[in-house]
Amino acid sequence: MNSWRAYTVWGIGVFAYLVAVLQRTSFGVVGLEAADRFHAGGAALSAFTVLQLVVYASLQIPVGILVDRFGSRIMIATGAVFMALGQLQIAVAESVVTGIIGRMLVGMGDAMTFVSVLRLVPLWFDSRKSPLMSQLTGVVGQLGQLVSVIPFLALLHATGWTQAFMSLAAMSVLVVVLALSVLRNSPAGVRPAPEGEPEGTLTVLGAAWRQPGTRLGMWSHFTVQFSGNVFALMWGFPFMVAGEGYSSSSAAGLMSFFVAVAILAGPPMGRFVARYPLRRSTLVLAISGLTALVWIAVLLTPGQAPLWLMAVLVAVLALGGPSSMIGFDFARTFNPSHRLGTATGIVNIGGFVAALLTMFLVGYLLDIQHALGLSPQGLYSLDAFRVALAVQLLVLGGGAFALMRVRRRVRRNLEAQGVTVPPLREAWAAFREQRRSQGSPD
Ligand SMILES: N[C@@H](Cc1c[nH]cn1)C(=O)NCC(=O)O
Repeated sequence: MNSWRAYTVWGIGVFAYLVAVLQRTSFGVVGLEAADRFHAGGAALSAFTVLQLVVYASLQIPVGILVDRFGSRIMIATGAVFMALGQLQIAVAESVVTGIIGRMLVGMGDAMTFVSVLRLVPLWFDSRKSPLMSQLTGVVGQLGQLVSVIPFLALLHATGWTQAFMSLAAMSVLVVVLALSVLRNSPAGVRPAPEGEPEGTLTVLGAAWRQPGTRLGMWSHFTVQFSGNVFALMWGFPFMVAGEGYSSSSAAGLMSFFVAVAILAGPPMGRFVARYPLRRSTLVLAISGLTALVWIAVLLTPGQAPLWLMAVLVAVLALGGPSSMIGFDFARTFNPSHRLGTATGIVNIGGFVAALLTMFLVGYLLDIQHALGLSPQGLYSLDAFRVALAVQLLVLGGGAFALMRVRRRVRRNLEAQGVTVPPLREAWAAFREQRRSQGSPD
């Protein structure tokens, strides 16, 4: 545990995840070139992203079950093979259908990566180190998005579409080689599964789902992550540029700020979770509440929202990524390691289903206002966006309600095991008292 070997294995896992995020986000940054190559309009282009995410989300539970059965090594390598095939397909595709098939292969491989990498953490690191290592996994992985925005885009402009996508395929081939040659599922002598007959698939799935801690993780992930995903993957750019009237370069600057905040917020969040495990859901609810408040402020601001307010919105949305890692921490602490892949898959569905649902609802509300003549200034007018994006408040409210319901169940179970979660006011008073006594000279 915590050895140099653990860091090597984790490093390769994290590299595999970074490459998966690079593959996932590579298409989003080449929108104009893709529109040209595939002769596609906005709806066809969004189908590339939506179908890729649908494949990703729908594979989470099967992948979780497979990871528990076959281990991380083989799943990471298989995921990388699918992503390499997908990017090769994109490299040569010239029609919307063949391009979408490529993106679906990428979504398939991507779906296999994160759950498998996260499963390595508790097997190679002890429970005090695990929250921080999980957060760092998320943080380092997000750098893949920066690789798409900067070097990948530069490569595409320098060498053209086919070469650039073939280079991405080569990155995944490198992951296959590293995973098969160096990565190991667990340290020698550590078995993730208990002795005896292995549990059947349905038993594992049923047990992971019945554990209220898994569902608490799923609703945490659902509530806190989707708004940032909707913004970064689909509606952020059109809202800022066509709705709010920002220039493309200001919008790109705000998007880079989004990635920077998501990366910087990870480690402190990991330390908070390690230190105050009984306050994990409170942090999720606080960030979700803040998200709702900032959206309300932006959507109610008459005319263009000032840059400082947009920056606050982007910063709060960016917190959604690292704080959604708390969902995986619930899966880790409430499930035995031989069910962790399945539980992680269940949790990971939450945020992506919420994001897909909201992406669709926002698009639908924009369309319907336009069709009914309610947005005379255009499909993407600011007033139309105000109504459409407000739907997020319903999704946030629904998620927070479900989270609080299942949290009551989790707390009852903890109580039965002798662990009482004190009310926040009492915990805060105890914390201040402790700080005071640490500060006093005696
Ligand atoms: N919460 C994200 C990852 C993350 C961490 N920090 C910022 N984002 C997540 O759910 N990831 C799943 C995946 O496949 O990327």
